[in-house]
Amino acid sequence: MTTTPTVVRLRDVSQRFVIRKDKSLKERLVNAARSRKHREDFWALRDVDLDIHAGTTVGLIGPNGSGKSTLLKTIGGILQPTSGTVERRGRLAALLELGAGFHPDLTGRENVYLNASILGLSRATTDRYFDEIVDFSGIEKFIDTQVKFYSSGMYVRLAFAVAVHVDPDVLLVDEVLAVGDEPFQRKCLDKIRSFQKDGRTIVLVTHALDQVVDMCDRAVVLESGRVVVDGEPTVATRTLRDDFETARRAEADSSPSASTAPGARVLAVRALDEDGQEFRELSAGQSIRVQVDVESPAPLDDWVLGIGIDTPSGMSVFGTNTQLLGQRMPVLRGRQQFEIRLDNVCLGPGRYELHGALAIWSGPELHRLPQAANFSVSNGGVSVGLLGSTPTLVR
Ligand SMILES: Nc1ncnc2c1ncn2[C@@H]1O[C@H](COP(=O)(O)OP(=O)(O)OP(=O)(O)O)[C@@H](O)[C@H]1O
Repeated sequence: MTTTPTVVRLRDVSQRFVIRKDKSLKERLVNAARSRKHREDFWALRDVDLDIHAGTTVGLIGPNGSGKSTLLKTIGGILQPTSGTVERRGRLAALLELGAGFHPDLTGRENVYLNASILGLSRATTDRYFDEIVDFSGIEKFIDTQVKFYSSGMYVRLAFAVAVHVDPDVLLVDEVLAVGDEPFQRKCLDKIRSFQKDGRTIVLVTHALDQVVDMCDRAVVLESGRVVVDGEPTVATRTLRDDFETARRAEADSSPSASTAPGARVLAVRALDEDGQEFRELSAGQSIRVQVDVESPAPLDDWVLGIGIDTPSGMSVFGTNTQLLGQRMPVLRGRQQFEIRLDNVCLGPGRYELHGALAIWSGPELHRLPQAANFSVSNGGVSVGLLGSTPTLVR
């Protein structure tokens, strides 16, 4: 349990938007006298309770349109909730979607001053930080250009530079960082890490799930405006990946190719050692015999068998399939067993999971069995990371 004070507290927060839709031509003809638009309520957030503790880094994740940016804006006070309460403490700086925060007709310089004053900085303090802000942004050549002529990357560079230089207690970052080039993204991540060391609070919206596992203390998964998981980043990203997988499978099931192979599926995956025994602990350089049971009620031609190794958060570490191996599989009828041998497996210490999959040659995946088997790798604590190796200090 975190015992640090709460800097943001949301209770029962819902956010409704009114969407105006153009009526169809038919509707317009039938109801000619009425307006051409009709209104529809849309709930972008529903009954959200959230406590964010000082000094923590929280990732907001979820599918497109699930309400992440809306939640971030509600936390930041840019949006007032339709119902519920939001309390915040301390100075809050937000880097939101492109276009928010800067005035297009003002120059970069004018926007820096305007933004800093909105965030509560005096002119004298901004004067003191100004060179550092411009230096961090790397766009000094354009600082006296109106921001409407900025590229998205230039815009984000300046916005991020302002946000991190106003000494915020809480930093809110929407996924806009992704539009910066790689060196700038790295610079931002370094800055975020130094903020974490300073004990500041960060709320991050992102689609980079591995980054969430890497950087966040906690992750909140939103789906259709509701919080579905709030907890350990590995658990949250796993849940989200599983939900993506379920959605993908439902889509594949309704695709025309699925009807050519109804019920084709992976039944089981086993990790065997060289003697054909199932194992739980892998030693460096060992081979793995991955045994897969598959089934197709109707004869299935031109199919591909795939296997993979993943981390518990669902990150893919290794994957192969019979198409990559250039091997055509025999027609699959009923239940059959296949084996793919992986030689010289060198994984870093940790837990790993195996999945099996069945696909159409150059076509969609028909079925995947995730987390079908698991094993762990230990190396006496001499290294960390996904790659397995035996390090030695030579001189
Ligand atoms: N001002 C608005 N008026 C009407 N609908 C809105 C408004 N802002 C957001 N929405 C709708 O609310 C839903 C949630 O949007 P939001 O931007 O919060 O999603 P998101 O999870 O950040 O998505 P993405 O991953 O695509 O950025 C979407 O369906 C969006 O169309």
